[in-house]
Amino acid sequence: MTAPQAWLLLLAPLLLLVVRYSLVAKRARKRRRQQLDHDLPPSPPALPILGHLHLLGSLPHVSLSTLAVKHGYDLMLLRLGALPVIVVTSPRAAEAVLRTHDHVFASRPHSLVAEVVLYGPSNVGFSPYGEHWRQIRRLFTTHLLSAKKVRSFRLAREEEVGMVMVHIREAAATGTAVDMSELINWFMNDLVCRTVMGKSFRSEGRNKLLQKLIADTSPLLAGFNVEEFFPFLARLGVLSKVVRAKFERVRQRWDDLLDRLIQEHESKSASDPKDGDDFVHVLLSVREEYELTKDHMKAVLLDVFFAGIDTSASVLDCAMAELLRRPSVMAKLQTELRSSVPEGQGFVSEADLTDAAYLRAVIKESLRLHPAAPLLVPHFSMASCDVDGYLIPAGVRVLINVWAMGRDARFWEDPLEFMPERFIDGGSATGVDFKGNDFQFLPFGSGRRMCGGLNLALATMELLLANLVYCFDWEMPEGKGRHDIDMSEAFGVVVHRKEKLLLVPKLHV
Ligand code: HEM
Repeated sequence: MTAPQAWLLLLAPLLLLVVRYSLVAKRARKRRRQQLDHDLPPSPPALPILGHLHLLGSLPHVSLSTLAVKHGYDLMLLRLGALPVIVVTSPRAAEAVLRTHDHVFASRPHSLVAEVVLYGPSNVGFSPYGEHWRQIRRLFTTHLLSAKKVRSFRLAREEEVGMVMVHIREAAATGTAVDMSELINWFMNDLVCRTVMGKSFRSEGRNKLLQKLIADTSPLLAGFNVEEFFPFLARLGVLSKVVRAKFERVRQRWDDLLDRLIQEHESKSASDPKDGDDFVHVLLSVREEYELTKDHMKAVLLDVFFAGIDTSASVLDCAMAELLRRPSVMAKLQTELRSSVPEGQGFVSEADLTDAAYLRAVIKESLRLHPAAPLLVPHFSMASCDVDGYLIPAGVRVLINVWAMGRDARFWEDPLEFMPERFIDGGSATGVDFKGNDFQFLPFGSGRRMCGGLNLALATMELLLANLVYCFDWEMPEGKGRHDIDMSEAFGVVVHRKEKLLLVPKLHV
Protein backbone atom coordinates (compact mmCIF):
# COMPACT_ATOMS: atom_id res chain seq x y z
CA MET A 1 0.00 0.00 0.00
CA THR A 2 1.38 3.48 -0.92
CA ALA A 3 1.83 6.18 1.74
CA PRO A 4 -1.09 8.37 0.50
CA GLN A 5 -3.35 5.29 0.48
CA ALA A 6 -2.37 4.47 4.08
CA TRP A 7 -3.10 8.07 5.16
CA LEU A 8 -6.47 7.91 3.44
CA LEU A 9 -7.30 4.73 5.33
CA LEU A 10 -6.39 6.38 8.64
CA LEU A 11 -8.22 9.62 7.90
CA ALA A 12 -11.44 8.01 6.66
CA PRO A 13 -12.85 7.16 10.14
CA LEU A 14 -11.80 10.61 11.40
CA LEU A 15 -13.61 12.21 8.48
CA LEU A 16 -16.70 10.19 9.22
CA LEU A 17 -16.58 11.35 12.85
CA VAL A 18 -16.26 15.01 11.77
CA VAL A 19 -19.24 14.66 9.41
CA ARG A 20 -21.31 12.98 12.14
CA TYR A 21 -20.32 15.66 14.67
CA SER A 22 -21.29 18.50 12.34
CA LEU A 23 -24.66 16.86 11.62
CA VAL A 24 -25.38 16.47 15.35
CA ALA A 25 -24.22 20.05 16.03
CA LYS A 26 -26.45 21.33 13.21
CA ARG A 27 -29.46 19.53 14.68
CA ALA A 28 -28.66 20.92 18.18
CA ARG A 29 -28.37 24.47 16.72
CA LYS A 30 -31.77 24.00 15.05
CA ARG A 31 -33.28 22.79 18.36
CA ARG A 32 -31.77 25.73 20.23
CA ARG A 33 -33.14 28.16 17.59
CA GLN A 34 -36.59 26.60 18.11
CA GLN A 35 -36.21 26.95 21.86
CA LEU A 36 -35.25 30.61 21.54
CA ASP A 37 -38.54 31.10 19.69
CA HIS A 38 -40.09 29.16 22.51
CA ASP A 39 -38.35 29.55 25.88
CA LEU A 40 -38.26 27.10 28.73
CA PRO A 41 -39.67 28.53 31.99
CA PRO A 42 -37.14 30.56 34.01
CA SER A 43 -34.96 28.89 36.65
CA PRO A 44 -33.38 30.38 39.78
CA PRO A 45 -29.58 29.98 40.04
CA ALA A 46 -28.61 26.33 40.59
CA LEU A 47 -25.64 24.38 41.98
CA PRO A 48 -23.75 21.77 39.97
CA ILE A 49 -25.05 18.22 40.53
CA LEU A 50 -27.58 19.23 43.23
CA GLY A 51 -29.38 21.71 40.98
CA HIS A 52 -32.01 23.32 43.24
CA LEU A 53 -32.19 20.41 45.68
CA HIS A 54 -30.48 22.36 48.48
CA LEU A 55 -33.34 24.90 48.34
CA LEU A 56 -35.98 22.33 49.35
CA GLY A 57 -36.61 22.40 53.07
CA SER A 58 -38.54 19.91 55.18
CA LEU A 59 -41.78 21.45 53.85
CA PRO A 60 -41.30 21.54 50.06
CA HIS A 61 -44.56 23.45 49.38
CA VAL A 62 -43.36 26.28 51.64
CA SER A 63 -39.80 26.39 50.18
CA LEU A 64 -41.15 26.32 46.61
CA SER A 65 -43.57 29.14 47.41
CA THR A 66 -40.75 31.26 48.92
CA LEU A 67 -38.60 30.60 45.86
CA ALA A 68 -41.38 31.60 43.45
CA VAL A 69 -42.05 34.85 45.36
CA LYS A 70 -38.34 35.72 45.67
CA HIS A 71 -37.74 35.43 41.92
CA GLY A 72 -41.22 36.47 40.77
CA TYR A 73 -41.68 33.18 38.86
CA ASP A 74 -45.27 31.92 38.61
CA LEU A 75 -44.01 29.10 36.44
CA MET A 76 -40.47 27.85 37.00
CA LEU A 77 -38.23 25.04 35.91
CA LEU A 78 -36.19 23.47 38.70
CA ARG A 79 -33.60 20.76 38.62
CA LEU A 80 -33.86 18.56 41.69
CA GLY A 81 -30.66 16.56 41.33
CA ALA A 82 -31.00 15.06 37.86
CA LEU A 83 -34.77 15.50 37.77
CA PRO A 84 -36.37 18.42 35.88
CA VAL A 85 -39.50 19.65 37.66
CA ILE A 86 -41.96 22.34 36.63
CA VAL A 87 -43.55 24.26 39.50
CA VAL A 88 -46.83 26.13 38.92
CA THR A 89 -47.75 28.94 41.31
CA SER A 90 -50.38 30.95 39.44
CA PRO A 91 -54.05 30.23 38.71
CA ARG A 92 -53.48 31.10 35.03
CA ALA A 93 -50.72 28.53 34.57
CA ALA A 94 -52.69 26.00 36.68
CA GLU A 95 -55.66 26.46 34.35
CA ALA A 96 -53.42 25.89 31.32
CA VAL A 97 -52.07 22.65 32.84
CA LEU A 98 -55.26 21.25 34.38
CA ARG A 99 -57.88 22.46 31.89
CA THR A 100 -56.54 23.72 28.54
CA HIS A 101 -53.88 20.99 28.22
CA ASP A 102 -55.39 18.49 30.67
CA HIS A 103 -54.97 15.70 28.07
CA VAL A 104 -51.20 16.36 27.99
CA PHE A 105 -50.63 16.60 31.76
CA ALA A 106 -53.05 13.91 33.01
CA SER A 107 -50.36 11.30 33.63
CA ARG A 108 -48.24 10.56 36.71
CA PRO A 109 -44.43 10.25 36.75
CA HIS A 110 -42.81 6.87 37.33
CA SER A 111 -41.46 6.31 40.81
CA LEU A 112 -39.76 3.22 42.18
CA VAL A 113 -41.62 3.40 45.47
CA ALA A 114 -45.02 3.53 43.73
CA GLU A 115 -43.95 0.67 41.45
CA VAL A 116 -43.08 -1.54 44.42
CA VAL A 117 -45.54 -0.48 47.13
CA LEU A 118 -48.55 0.20 44.89
CA TYR A 119 -48.29 -2.98 42.85
CA GLY A 120 -47.16 -1.59 39.51
CA PRO A 121 -48.49 1.03 40.29
CA SER A 122 -51.96 -0.28 39.54
CA ASN A 123 -53.98 1.97 41.85
CA VAL A 124 -55.90 5.05 40.62
CA GLY A 125 -53.88 7.84 42.19
CA PHE A 126 -50.42 6.93 40.86
CA SER A 127 -51.18 5.00 37.65
CA PRO A 128 -49.98 6.53 34.40
CA TYR A 129 -52.75 7.86 32.16
CA GLY A 130 -54.20 5.08 30.02
CA GLU A 131 -56.74 2.28 29.79
CA HIS A 132 -55.91 0.70 33.17
CA TRP A 133 -56.30 4.03 35.01
CA ARG A 134 -59.57 4.72 33.13
CA GLN A 135 -61.03 1.32 34.13
CA ILE A 136 -60.03 1.53 37.80
CA ARG A 137 -61.27 5.11 38.09
CA ARG A 138 -64.61 4.01 36.58
CA LEU A 139 -64.78 1.20 39.13
CA PHE A 140 -64.18 3.74 41.93
CA THR A 141 -66.74 6.27 40.75
CA THR A 142 -69.41 3.64 40.08
CA HIS A 143 -69.01 1.41 43.13
CA LEU A 144 -67.70 3.67 45.90
CA LEU A 145 -67.97 7.37 45.18
CA SER A 146 -71.23 7.96 43.27
CA ALA A 147 -73.82 10.26 44.91
CA LYS A 148 -76.05 7.22 45.52
CA LYS A 149 -73.25 5.31 47.24
CA VAL A 150 -72.29 8.32 49.38
CA ARG A 151 -75.95 8.55 50.52
CA SER A 152 -75.99 4.82 51.28
CA PHE A 153 -73.13 5.23 53.79
CA ARG A 154 -75.18 7.73 55.80
CA LEU A 155 -76.21 5.33 58.56
CA ALA A 156 -72.60 4.21 59.05
CA ARG A 157 -71.47 7.86 59.23
CA GLU A 158 -74.13 8.76 61.80
CA GLU A 159 -73.37 5.68 63.94
CA GLU A 160 -69.62 6.30 63.92
CA VAL A 161 -70.13 9.99 64.79
CA GLY A 162 -72.43 8.84 67.61
CA MET A 163 -69.63 6.66 69.02
CA VAL A 164 -67.21 9.60 68.99
CA MET A 165 -69.75 11.71 70.87
CA VAL A 166 -70.13 9.01 73.54
CA HIS A 167 -66.37 8.98 74.02
CA ILE A 168 -66.19 12.78 74.35
CA ARG A 169 -69.17 12.84 76.75
CA GLU A 170 -67.22 10.52 79.07
CA ALA A 171 -64.23 12.87 78.96
CA ALA A 172 -66.52 15.87 79.57
CA ALA A 173 -68.01 14.16 82.64
CA THR A 174 -64.56 13.83 84.21
CA GLY A 175 -63.15 17.10 82.86
CA THR A 176 -60.40 15.20 80.99
CA ALA A 177 -58.61 16.63 77.95
CA VAL A 178 -59.18 14.77 74.68
CA ASP A 179 -56.47 14.22 72.06
CA MET A 180 -58.58 15.50 69.18
CA SER A 181 -55.99 14.71 66.49
CA GLU A 182 -55.98 11.07 67.53
CA LEU A 183 -59.74 10.87 67.98
CA ILE A 184 -60.44 12.34 64.53
CA ASN A 185 -57.95 9.94 63.00
CA TRP A 186 -59.55 6.93 64.73
CA PHE A 187 -62.95 8.08 63.52
CA MET A 188 -61.82 8.35 59.89
CA ASN A 189 -59.97 5.06 60.17
CA ASP A 190 -63.02 3.22 61.55
CA LEU A 191 -65.42 4.77 59.09
CA VAL A 192 -63.27 3.96 56.06
CA CYS A 193 -62.67 0.40 57.32
CA ARG A 194 -66.40 -0.06 57.80
CA THR A 195 -67.06 1.16 54.24
CA VAL A 196 -64.33 -1.00 52.78
CA MET A 197 -64.75 -4.23 54.73
CA GLY A 198 -68.02 -3.96 56.56
CA LYS A 199 -66.51 -3.60 60.02
CA SER A 200 -63.83 -1.61 61.75
CA PHE A 201 -60.46 -3.16 62.52
CA ARG A 202 -60.75 -1.92 66.09
CA SER A 203 -61.71 -5.11 67.87
CA GLU A 204 -58.77 -7.04 66.48
CA GLY A 205 -56.27 -4.22 67.05
CA ARG A 206 -55.67 -4.19 63.32
CA ASN A 207 -56.66 -0.49 63.21
CA LYS A 208 -53.37 0.39 64.97
CA LEU A 209 -51.49 -1.67 62.42
CA LEU A 210 -53.27 0.10 59.59
CA GLN A 211 -52.52 3.52 61.07
CA LYS A 212 -48.84 2.67 61.53
CA LEU A 213 -48.59 1.35 57.98
CA ILE A 214 -50.16 4.51 56.54
CA ALA A 215 -47.84 6.70 58.64
CA ASP A 216 -44.75 4.74 57.48
CA THR A 217 -45.74 4.71 53.79
CA SER A 218 -47.01 8.29 53.43
CA PRO A 219 -43.58 10.06 53.52
CA LEU A 220 -42.24 7.57 50.92
CA LEU A 221 -45.09 8.29 48.50
CA ALA A 222 -44.72 12.07 48.84
CA GLY A 223 -42.24 11.98 45.93
CA PHE A 224 -39.21 13.65 47.52
CA ASN A 225 -36.85 10.66 47.82
CA VAL A 226 -33.17 10.66 46.84
CA GLU A 227 -33.59 7.82 44.33
CA GLU A 228 -36.14 9.93 42.44
CA PHE A 229 -33.71 12.86 42.15
CA PHE A 230 -30.80 10.64 41.07
CA PRO A 231 -32.49 7.76 39.23
CA PHE A 232 -29.16 6.46 37.88
CA LEU A 233 -28.08 5.80 41.50
CA ALA A 234 -31.10 3.60 42.00
CA ARG A 235 -30.03 1.63 38.93
CA LEU A 236 -26.55 0.87 40.34
CA GLY A 237 -26.35 -2.76 41.42
CA VAL A 238 -25.95 -2.77 45.23
CA LEU A 239 -27.72 0.54 45.78
CA SER A 240 -30.66 -0.53 43.66
CA LYS A 241 -30.99 -3.67 45.76
CA VAL A 242 -30.88 -1.69 49.03
CA VAL A 243 -33.52 0.85 47.90
CA ARG A 244 -35.80 -1.82 46.45
CA ALA A 245 -35.43 -3.99 49.54
CA LYS A 246 -36.56 -1.08 51.75
CA PHE A 247 -39.73 -0.61 49.66
CA GLU A 248 -40.33 -4.36 49.45
CA ARG A 249 -40.33 -4.61 53.24
CA VAL A 250 -43.11 -2.01 53.35
CA ARG A 251 -45.02 -3.85 50.65
CA GLN A 252 -44.67 -7.13 52.51
CA ARG A 253 -46.37 -5.56 55.54
CA TRP A 254 -49.23 -4.38 53.32
CA ASP A 255 -49.42 -7.82 51.68
CA ASP A 256 -49.80 -9.52 55.06
CA LEU A 257 -52.74 -7.28 55.95
CA LEU A 258 -54.49 -7.14 52.57
CA ASP A 259 -54.07 -10.82 51.63
CA ARG A 260 -55.70 -11.79 54.90
CA LEU A 261 -58.53 -9.33 54.34
CA ILE A 262 -59.27 -10.54 50.81
CA GLN A 263 -59.00 -14.17 51.87
CA GLU A 264 -61.50 -13.67 54.71
CA HIS A 265 -63.96 -12.08 52.28
CA GLU A 266 -63.44 -14.83 49.70
CA SER A 267 -64.25 -17.57 52.20
CA LYS A 268 -67.30 -15.63 53.44
CA SER A 269 -68.54 -15.17 49.86
CA ALA A 270 -68.04 -18.88 49.19
CA SER A 271 -70.16 -19.87 52.20
CA ASP A 272 -72.83 -17.22 51.55
CA PRO A 273 -72.67 -15.50 48.14
CA LYS A 274 -75.32 -12.94 49.19
CA ASP A 275 -73.42 -11.93 52.32
CA GLY A 276 -71.92 -8.45 52.49
CA ASP A 277 -72.09 -5.30 50.39
CA ASP A 278 -68.83 -3.70 51.50
CA PHE A 279 -66.18 -2.56 49.01
CA VAL A 280 -64.05 -5.73 49.24
CA HIS A 281 -67.13 -7.77 48.32
CA VAL A 282 -67.82 -5.38 45.47
CA LEU A 283 -64.24 -5.79 44.22
CA LEU A 284 -64.58 -9.57 44.32
CA SER A 285 -67.90 -9.46 42.48
CA VAL A 286 -66.63 -7.21 39.64
CA ARG A 287 -63.26 -9.00 39.39
CA GLU A 288 -64.01 -10.47 35.98
CA GLU A 289 -65.78 -7.45 34.50
CA TYR A 290 -62.76 -5.22 35.25
CA GLU A 291 -60.15 -7.98 34.74
CA LEU A 292 -58.76 -7.43 38.25
CA THR A 293 -55.83 -9.45 39.49
CA LYS A 294 -55.29 -9.80 43.23
CA ASP A 295 -52.55 -7.14 43.04
CA HIS A 296 -55.00 -4.76 41.35
CA MET A 297 -57.48 -5.29 44.20
CA LYS A 298 -54.83 -4.64 46.81
CA ALA A 299 -53.72 -1.48 44.99
CA VAL A 300 -57.30 -0.19 44.86
CA LEU A 301 -57.72 -0.84 48.59
CA LEU A 302 -54.53 1.13 49.24
CA ASP A 303 -56.10 4.01 47.29
CA VAL A 304 -59.06 4.07 49.63
CA PHE A 305 -56.90 3.89 52.77
CA PHE A 306 -54.52 6.64 51.61
CA ALA A 307 -57.08 8.92 50.00
CA GLY A 308 -59.87 8.39 52.49
CA ILE A 309 -58.38 8.55 55.98
CA ASP A 310 -55.54 11.04 56.41
CA THR A 311 -56.88 13.68 54.00
CA SER A 312 -60.20 14.32 55.76
CA ALA A 313 -58.61 13.80 59.20
CA SER A 314 -55.99 16.46 58.48
CA VAL A 315 -58.58 18.99 57.26
CA LEU A 316 -60.83 18.39 60.29
CA ASP A 317 -57.94 18.65 62.74
CA CYS A 318 -56.90 22.01 61.22
CA ALA A 319 -60.52 23.22 61.23
CA MET A 320 -60.89 22.47 64.97
CA ALA A 321 -57.53 24.12 65.71
CA GLU A 322 -58.53 27.25 63.75
CA LEU A 323 -61.92 27.40 65.52
CA LEU A 324 -60.21 27.27 68.91
CA ARG A 325 -57.80 30.02 67.83
CA ARG A 326 -60.75 32.24 66.81
CA PRO A 327 -63.54 32.21 69.42
CA SER A 328 -65.76 34.58 67.38
CA VAL A 329 -65.78 32.14 64.43
CA MET A 330 -66.52 29.22 66.81
CA ALA A 331 -69.39 31.18 68.42
CA LYS A 332 -70.89 32.05 65.02
CA LEU A 333 -70.74 28.41 63.91
CA GLN A 334 -72.32 27.21 67.16
CA THR A 335 -75.15 29.74 66.76
CA GLU A 336 -75.85 28.51 63.22
CA LEU A 337 -75.95 24.87 64.27
CA ARG A 338 -77.76 25.29 67.57
CA SER A 339 -80.53 27.23 65.87
CA SER A 340 -81.04 24.70 63.06
CA VAL A 341 -81.27 21.44 65.07
CA PRO A 342 -84.74 20.64 66.49
CA GLU A 343 -84.87 21.11 70.27
CA GLY A 344 -84.43 17.89 72.27
CA GLN A 345 -82.82 15.99 69.38
CA GLY A 346 -79.38 16.14 71.05
CA PHE A 347 -77.26 15.64 67.92
CA VAL A 348 -76.93 16.94 64.35
CA SER A 349 -78.23 14.67 61.60
CA GLU A 350 -77.37 15.07 57.91
CA ALA A 351 -80.89 16.38 57.28
CA ASP A 352 -80.19 19.34 59.60
CA LEU A 353 -77.25 20.49 57.48
CA THR A 354 -79.08 21.51 54.30
CA ASP A 355 -78.77 25.23 55.06
CA ALA A 356 -75.52 25.16 57.07
CA ALA A 357 -73.79 27.83 54.95
CA TYR A 358 -71.36 28.94 57.67
CA LEU A 359 -70.28 25.34 58.39
CA ARG A 360 -69.49 24.91 54.70
CA ALA A 361 -67.57 28.21 54.69
CA VAL A 362 -65.51 27.05 57.71
CA ILE A 363 -64.55 23.84 55.90
CA LYS A 364 -63.72 25.78 52.73
CA GLU A 365 -61.51 28.19 54.68
CA SER A 366 -59.68 25.25 56.28
CA LEU A 367 -59.11 23.71 52.86
CA ARG A 368 -57.80 27.06 51.56
CA LEU A 369 -55.22 27.56 54.31
CA HIS A 370 -54.46 23.89 54.97
CA PRO A 371 -54.91 21.82 51.80
CA ALA A 372 -54.16 18.19 52.68
CA ALA A 373 -52.16 17.70 49.45
CA PRO A 374 -50.46 21.10 49.03
CA LEU A 375 -48.68 20.14 45.78
CA LEU A 376 -51.51 17.83 44.58
CA VAL A 377 -50.20 14.48 43.36
CA PRO A 378 -47.42 15.11 40.78
CA HIS A 379 -48.66 15.40 37.18
CA PHE A 380 -46.51 14.36 34.19
CA SER A 381 -46.30 15.83 30.67
CA MET A 382 -46.93 13.23 27.95
CA ALA A 383 -45.94 15.64 25.12
CA SER A 384 -44.28 19.04 24.85
CA CYS A 385 -46.69 21.88 25.25
CA ASP A 386 -46.98 25.68 25.48
CA VAL A 387 -47.99 27.00 28.91
CA ASP A 388 -48.21 30.73 29.55
CA GLY A 389 -45.84 31.40 26.62
CA TYR A 390 -43.21 28.87 27.80
CA LEU A 391 -42.26 25.49 26.41
CA ILE A 392 -42.91 22.60 28.80
CA PRO A 393 -40.96 19.64 27.40
CA ALA A 394 -42.42 16.13 27.25
CA GLY A 395 -41.56 13.81 30.13
CA VAL A 396 -41.28 16.23 33.07
CA ARG A 397 -43.11 16.16 36.37
CA VAL A 398 -45.33 19.12 37.18
CA LEU A 399 -46.12 20.27 40.73
CA ILE A 400 -49.08 22.60 41.27
CA ASN A 401 -48.53 24.57 44.47
CA VAL A 402 -52.16 24.96 45.60
CA TRP A 403 -50.97 25.85 49.12
CA ALA A 404 -49.17 28.93 47.74
CA MET A 405 -52.07 29.96 45.49
CA GLY A 406 -54.52 29.71 48.40
CA ARG A 407 -52.42 32.21 50.35
CA ASP A 408 -51.54 34.64 47.56
CA ALA A 409 -52.52 38.26 48.31
CA ARG A 410 -53.07 38.84 44.56
CA PHE A 411 -56.16 36.61 44.72
CA TRP A 412 -57.34 36.72 48.35
CA GLU A 413 -58.18 39.54 50.75
CA ASP A 414 -56.17 39.24 54.02
CA PRO A 415 -54.92 35.87 52.80
CA LEU A 416 -53.43 34.64 56.08
CA GLU A 417 -56.56 35.37 58.14
CA PHE A 418 -58.95 32.50 58.91
CA MET A 419 -62.10 34.27 57.71
CA PRO A 420 -64.94 31.97 56.54
CA GLU A 421 -67.07 35.10 55.88
CA ARG A 422 -65.07 35.67 52.69
CA PHE A 423 -67.05 32.85 51.05
CA ILE A 424 -70.59 34.02 51.98
CA ASP A 425 -72.92 37.02 52.20
CA GLY A 426 -71.21 39.08 49.50
CA GLY A 427 -67.71 38.41 51.00
CA SER A 428 -64.66 38.94 48.76
CA ALA A 429 -64.66 35.27 47.63
CA THR A 430 -68.42 34.71 47.33
CA GLY A 431 -69.05 32.09 44.67
CA VAL A 432 -65.45 30.80 44.75
CA ASP A 433 -65.61 27.03 45.08
CA PHE A 434 -63.28 24.02 45.23
CA LYS A 435 -64.94 22.11 42.40
CA GLY A 436 -62.04 22.68 40.02
CA ASN A 437 -63.25 25.81 38.21
CA ASP A 438 -61.61 28.48 40.40
CA PHE A 439 -57.91 27.96 39.85
CA GLN A 440 -56.75 29.98 42.86
CA PHE A 441 -58.51 27.39 45.05
CA LEU A 442 -57.74 23.77 44.15
CA PRO A 443 -57.62 21.61 47.31
CA PHE A 444 -59.09 18.70 45.30
CA GLY A 445 -57.23 19.47 42.05
CA SER A 446 -59.04 19.89 38.73
CA GLY A 447 -59.46 18.08 35.42
CA ARG A 448 -59.24 14.35 34.70
CA ARG A 449 -57.09 13.54 37.75
CA MET A 450 -59.22 15.59 40.14
CA CYS A 451 -60.15 13.92 43.44
CA GLY A 452 -63.09 11.59 42.94
CA GLY A 453 -63.88 11.44 46.67
CA LEU A 454 -64.94 15.07 47.14
CA ASN A 455 -68.60 14.33 47.96
CA LEU A 456 -67.77 11.49 50.32
CA ALA A 457 -65.15 13.63 52.09
CA LEU A 458 -67.50 16.60 52.48
CA ALA A 459 -70.39 14.52 53.83
CA THR A 460 -68.09 13.00 56.47
CA MET A 461 -66.28 16.20 57.45
CA GLU A 462 -69.50 18.23 57.73
CA LEU A 463 -71.24 15.69 59.98
CA LEU A 464 -68.38 15.20 62.42
CA LEU A 465 -67.45 18.88 62.69
CA ALA A 466 -71.10 19.91 63.13
CA ASN A 467 -71.59 17.46 66.00
CA LEU A 468 -68.32 18.36 67.75
CA VAL A 469 -69.27 22.01 67.75
CA TYR A 470 -73.00 21.53 68.43
CA CYS A 471 -72.74 19.11 71.35
CA PHE A 472 -69.80 20.65 73.21
CA ASP A 473 -68.11 23.89 74.13
CA TRP A 474 -64.35 23.57 73.92
CA GLU A 475 -61.57 24.91 76.12
CA MET A 476 -57.80 24.70 76.20
CA PRO A 477 -56.22 22.47 78.91
CA GLU A 478 -55.23 24.24 82.09
CA GLY A 479 -52.20 26.47 81.73
CA LYS A 480 -52.58 26.71 77.93
CA GLY A 481 -54.08 29.54 75.90
CA ARG A 482 -55.49 29.54 72.37
CA HIS A 483 -52.29 31.23 71.15
CA ASP A 484 -50.37 28.11 72.19
CA ILE A 485 -51.97 26.09 69.39
CA ASP A 486 -49.15 25.28 67.01
CA MET A 487 -50.09 25.11 63.33
CA SER A 488 -46.64 23.79 62.18
CA GLU A 489 -46.91 21.01 59.61
CA ALA A 490 -45.23 17.68 58.88
CA PHE A 491 -44.81 16.69 55.22
CA GLY A 492 -46.04 13.47 53.59
CA VAL A 493 -48.30 12.46 50.72
CA VAL A 494 -50.83 14.12 53.06
CA VAL A 495 -49.61 17.06 55.13
CA HIS A 496 -50.84 17.31 58.70
CA ARG A 497 -50.29 19.38 61.84
CA LYS A 498 -47.23 18.27 63.79
CA GLU A 499 -48.52 18.77 67.34
CA LYS A 500 -51.52 16.92 68.72
CA LEU A 501 -54.55 19.03 69.55
CA LEU A 502 -55.48 18.60 73.22
CA LEU A 503 -58.86 20.11 74.14
CA VAL A 504 -61.21 19.95 77.11
CA PRO A 505 -64.90 19.39 76.20
CA LYS A 506 -67.80 20.91 78.19
CA LEU A 507 -71.12 19.26 77.50
CA HIS A 508 -73.69 21.58 75.89
CA VAL A 509 -76.47 19.08 75.15
C1 HEM B 1 -60.64 16.32 52.47
C2 HEM B 1 -60.47 15.19 51.85
C3 HEM B 1 -59.74 15.02 50.54
C4 HEM B 1 -58.88 15.87 49.90
C5 HEM B 1 -58.40 17.26 50.34
C6 HEM B 1 -58.45 15.21 48.68
C7 HEM B 1 -57.58 15.75 47.74
C8 HEM B 1 -57.13 15.10 46.61
C9 HEM B 1 -56.15 15.62 45.70
C10 HEM B 1 -55.48 16.98 45.83
C11 HEM B 1 -55.96 14.70 44.72
C12 HEM B 1 -54.99 14.81 43.53
C13 HEM B 1 -55.57 15.64 42.41
C14 HEM B 1 -54.56 15.89 41.31
O1 HEM B 1 -53.48 15.29 41.31
O2 HEM B 1 -54.84 16.71 40.43
C15 HEM B 1 -56.81 13.58 45.03
C16 HEM B 1 -56.89 12.44 44.25
C17 HEM B 1 -57.71 11.39 44.55
N1 HEM B 1 -58.60 11.30 45.61
FE1 HEM B 1 -58.91 12.66 47.05
N2 HEM B 1 -59.05 13.98 48.60
C18 HEM B 1 -59.86 13.82 49.71
C19 HEM B 1 -60.65 12.73 50.02
C20 HEM B 1 -60.80 11.63 49.24
C21 HEM B 1 -61.64 10.49 49.56
C22 HEM B 1 -62.53 10.37 50.80
C23 HEM B 1 -61.49 9.60 48.54
C24 HEM B 1 -62.14 8.26 48.37
C25 HEM B 1 -62.13 7.32 49.23
C26 HEM B 1 -60.57 10.18 47.58
C27 HEM B 1 -60.17 9.58 46.41
C28 HEM B 1 -59.22 10.08 45.54
C29 HEM B 1 -58.71 9.36 44.39
C30 HEM B 1 -59.13 7.97 43.94
C31 HEM B 1 -57.76 10.19 43.76
C32 HEM B 1 -56.91 9.88 42.54
C33 HEM B 1 -57.51 10.50 41.30
C34 HEM B 1 -56.71 10.16 40.04
O3 HEM B 1 -55.48 10.18 40.08
O4 HEM B 1 -57.34 9.89 39.02
N3 HEM B 1 -60.17 11.40 48.04
N4 HEM B 1 -57.52 13.84 46.19
